[in-house]
Amino acid sequence: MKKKTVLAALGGNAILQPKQAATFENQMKNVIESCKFLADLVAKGYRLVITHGNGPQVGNILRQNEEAKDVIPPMSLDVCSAESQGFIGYMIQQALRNELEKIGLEIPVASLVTRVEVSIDDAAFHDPSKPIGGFYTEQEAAKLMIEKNWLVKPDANRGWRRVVPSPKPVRILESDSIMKLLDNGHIVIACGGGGIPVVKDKDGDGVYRGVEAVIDKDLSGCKLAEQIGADLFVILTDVEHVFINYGKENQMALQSVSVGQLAEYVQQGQFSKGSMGPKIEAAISFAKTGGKSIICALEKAAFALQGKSGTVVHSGLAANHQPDVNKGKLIV
Ligand SMILES: Nc1ncnc2c1ncn2[C@@H]1O[C@H](COP(=O)(O)OP(=O)(O)O)[C@@H](O)[C@H]1O
Ligand SMILES: NC(=O)OP(=O)(O)O
Repeated sequence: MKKKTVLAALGGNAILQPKQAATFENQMKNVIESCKFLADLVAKGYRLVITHGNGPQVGNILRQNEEAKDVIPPMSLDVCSAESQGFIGYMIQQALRNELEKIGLEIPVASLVTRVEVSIDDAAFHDPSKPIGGFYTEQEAAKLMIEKNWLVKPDANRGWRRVVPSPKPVRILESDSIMKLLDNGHIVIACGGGGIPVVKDKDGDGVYRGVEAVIDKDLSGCKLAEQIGADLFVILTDVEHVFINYGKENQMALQSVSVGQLAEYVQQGQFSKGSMGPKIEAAISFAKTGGKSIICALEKAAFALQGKSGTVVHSGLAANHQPDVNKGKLIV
């Protein structure tokens, strides 16, 4: 039987938690923990493509460039994104390979620098919304806005953060190479940090050029899942389920939900814009192409694939669709 392909999107907490110092050691420690769960998926027989966030890292790399500008020419944000793909890809590659070897699996793991086409006409270029770098208090934020000319906004009640434009992904440019690596038995880390945003020059000679933005990794992950024909898109985060009335007394975990139902919850404003919102948007978009997604806690990933945890988002089109949850039956 052909192995099923899982596209796993690693949330920010899997690499660096908001209150941790952004040292290499802290990040590597978190990645090693995360890779135990990813290795488990591979041991269960899935073909695996991994994507990951880069918000804290790309913000820090950009700031390093800006602070050192009098000594070394600073790099633009697209170059910083490429650097963050190499940095985080290296950590995952190292940790996952070590975990796999521990359980006797000799599977190559490759990170691919990935470009993602966006539209230069995307309204997001005029309304920066993607938080990057560290967290600040309101007072610190006000100072940074004046001293460094940053745009700083509140980030989902977790503090204030610098924001940059976040256009929608249109096309993953390296998807053929990703497929070839997968077909040759590799685990592939791709589209890290949502991918390096590039646009095709309409007026010039039609070549691609990088643009200063950071794409949402869940939205790019969904596009990648579509382009490589993944059987399942798994969004790994720090909550076990998607909830309605989240954080309130009457909160309720969703176990299996159709796109139609989810769209109603979106209308009701159930999902915060900067956190659960993009995950829901990505899951809806993948379901509209016939794909199935799971949003679940990283440490419950293997359970979620057995229908014992997480929230399954499905198209709702199959007449006999049964919620697969809590039956121990494989989701794909
Ligand atoms: N309706 C909801 N159900 C579950 N979590 C929600 C909901 N609305 C907002 N959240 C928040 O979304 C967070 C996950 O998003 P985020 O922190 O951006 O994830 P990651 O960094 O893992 O990609 C959860 O920790 C939770 O606080
Ligand atoms: N690029 C991106 O979505 O990163 P975070 O998940 O870290 O915000």
